[in-house]
Amino acid sequence: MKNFEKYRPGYYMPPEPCMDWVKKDRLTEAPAWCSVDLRDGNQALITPMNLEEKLAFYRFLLDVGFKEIEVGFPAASETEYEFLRTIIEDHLIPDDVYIQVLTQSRPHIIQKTFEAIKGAKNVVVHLYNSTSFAQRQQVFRMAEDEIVDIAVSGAKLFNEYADKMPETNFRFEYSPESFTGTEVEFALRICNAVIDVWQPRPERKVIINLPSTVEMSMPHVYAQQIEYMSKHLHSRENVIVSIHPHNDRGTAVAAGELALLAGGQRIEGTLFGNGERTGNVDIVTMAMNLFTHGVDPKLDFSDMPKTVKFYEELTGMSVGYRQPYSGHLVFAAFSGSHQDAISKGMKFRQERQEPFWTVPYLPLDPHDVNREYETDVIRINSQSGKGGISYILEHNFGYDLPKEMAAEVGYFIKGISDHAHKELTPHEILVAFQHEYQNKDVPIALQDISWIREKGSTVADATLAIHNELYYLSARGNGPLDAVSNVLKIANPNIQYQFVDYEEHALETDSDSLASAYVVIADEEGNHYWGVGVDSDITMASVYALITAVNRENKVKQFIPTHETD
Ligand SMILES: CC(=O)SCCNC(=O)CCNC(=O)[C@H](O)C(C)(C)COP(=O)(O)OP(=O)(O)OC[C@H]1O[C@@H](n2cnc3c(N)ncnc32)[C@H](O)[C@@H]1OP(=O)(O)O
Ligand SMILES: CC(C)C(=O)C(=O)O
Ligand SMILES: [Mg+2]
Repeated sequence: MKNFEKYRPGYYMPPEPCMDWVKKDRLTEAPAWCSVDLRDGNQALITPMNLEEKLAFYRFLLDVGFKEIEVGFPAASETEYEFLRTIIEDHLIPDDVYIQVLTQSRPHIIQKTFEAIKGAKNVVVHLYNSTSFAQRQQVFRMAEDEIVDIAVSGAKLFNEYADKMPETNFRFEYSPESFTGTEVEFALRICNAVIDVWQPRPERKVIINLPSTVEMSMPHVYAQQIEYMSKHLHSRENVIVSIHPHNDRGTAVAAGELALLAGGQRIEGTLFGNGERTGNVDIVTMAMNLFTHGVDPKLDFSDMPKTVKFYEELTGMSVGYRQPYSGHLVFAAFSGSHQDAISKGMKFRQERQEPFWTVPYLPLDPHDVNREYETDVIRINSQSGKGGISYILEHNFGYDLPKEMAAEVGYFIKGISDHAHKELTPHEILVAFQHEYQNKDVPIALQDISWIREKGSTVADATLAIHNELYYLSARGNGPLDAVSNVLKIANPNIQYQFVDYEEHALETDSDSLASAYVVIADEEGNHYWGVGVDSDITMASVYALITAVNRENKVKQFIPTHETD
């Protein structure tokens, strides 16, 4: 690819090594979550949400369990302002929830922002200005001191407005926007200048939010930047270090997690990572990553399909098929070896009553997010194997195939998928399986049969239709199946086979109690032919299984009836 020389990394390392976070291997508790769906997510939509949509989304975020929600940029538009007034005047903000509003550091915008929040009980007012080298040079064309002045003058105005609104619990937040493109010492300087103006105390902590407004580095660089800031911020015990990752390099989640190890206490992000350009950090993934490490994420995504549907309807965006935890295909195993391991893992789990989830290839129990084993996990195409196909036949339809038969059925079914060049649904698998293996009555159909026990053996009187002609045959055997086998051999000397094996089990269906029998016979060359019989009577099931196996053998040999009786 041409033009790579045009680019170079745009981030800054902290002035000292900051690698304490490396020693930690995991997160042990949930951070404070702040949803910025209604602001950062909303400002990135092709059509930002209208009032009703924002209200619906807001209610949904409350249901998920967010205690801090950036509800908008009140100075941006009438809708944003109206939304705030509605949730305040209609008392839609629970007492334990902080709404958050964003403002540039410009007097008229700050004024409008404080007007918009009048009457609210708990509010985070969020001030930002750009601090990066590029923005100072190109956008603001200002020296560092002037950029610090923008932040400090805004911070002072915050104090003035807040003093006039004693009924509101304020928490102030400052973001050195474009932090990742800012020299870390300068970011520290400007944050400390704002902290000094706000004078945080235990009952009124300040949030310092360190955004990767544009993600510019590998996640470990961001972690070092955060650790440096966390170690050197003024009044650190009264400062909440907040992380706001974007996903330009596709590593927002990793960056967010490492930043939490490095001293971050709070995360700003969105559901499914909606947001500017490649999006904000995906809070669903971050929360579920904690969950699958056995940590309570304090957010509820137990109905993921509903969350996805809701999000897609309100934002007009779509959740990718492979989006972690939420995508349509994230539990799907098409490939044979994965299916085999999953179905064995599930069986192991059932047998052992395992307390911990350890099923191979599935980092999460689909049931924990309201997904189904039957439809979401084992999916059948030409990459599938006997384990998966047997799993579908067993879990969806109750067939417990003998091991040897499962191998043959596996190749048969995947062959159909291969030729049709498509995935097969469980129903299509059932139809193909039954059509090929179950109760086959061509060329031999059993029309009627009766048995009697006589002198220690069984005599079967059978009416067979062979190529649509009726035969009345009688034969003796050491049991019903053996007697029927002898009837078939009398019917035609071409019918030559060895009886190899037989299995049966009850077949659980919704309405009937049925039995399923499996018979395998071998021809002179040793080729095996399987047949399945299903009937409410177990003996009849075995007879149908045998006739099916014989009929399947005769698919490859021309069947010419030679013997008739009546
Ligand atoms: C990374 C982020 O997501 S930051 C949030 C971004 N979100 C949004 O911008 C959505 C909402 N914004 C808006 O609706 C509008 O931008 C408004 C209403 C806030 C302001 O509108 P306008 O004043 O018309 O335009 P605009 O935002 O382009 O203002 C640019 C001016 O503000 C200055 N400015 C931009 N951001 C800031 C800031 N945070 N603090 C102080 N000044 C700022 C610019 O330097 C520029 O100054 P200039 O007029 O001297 O050239
Ligand atoms: C307003 C700030 C925090 C922001 O959204 C960003 O820098 O990405
Ligand atoms: Mg952002």
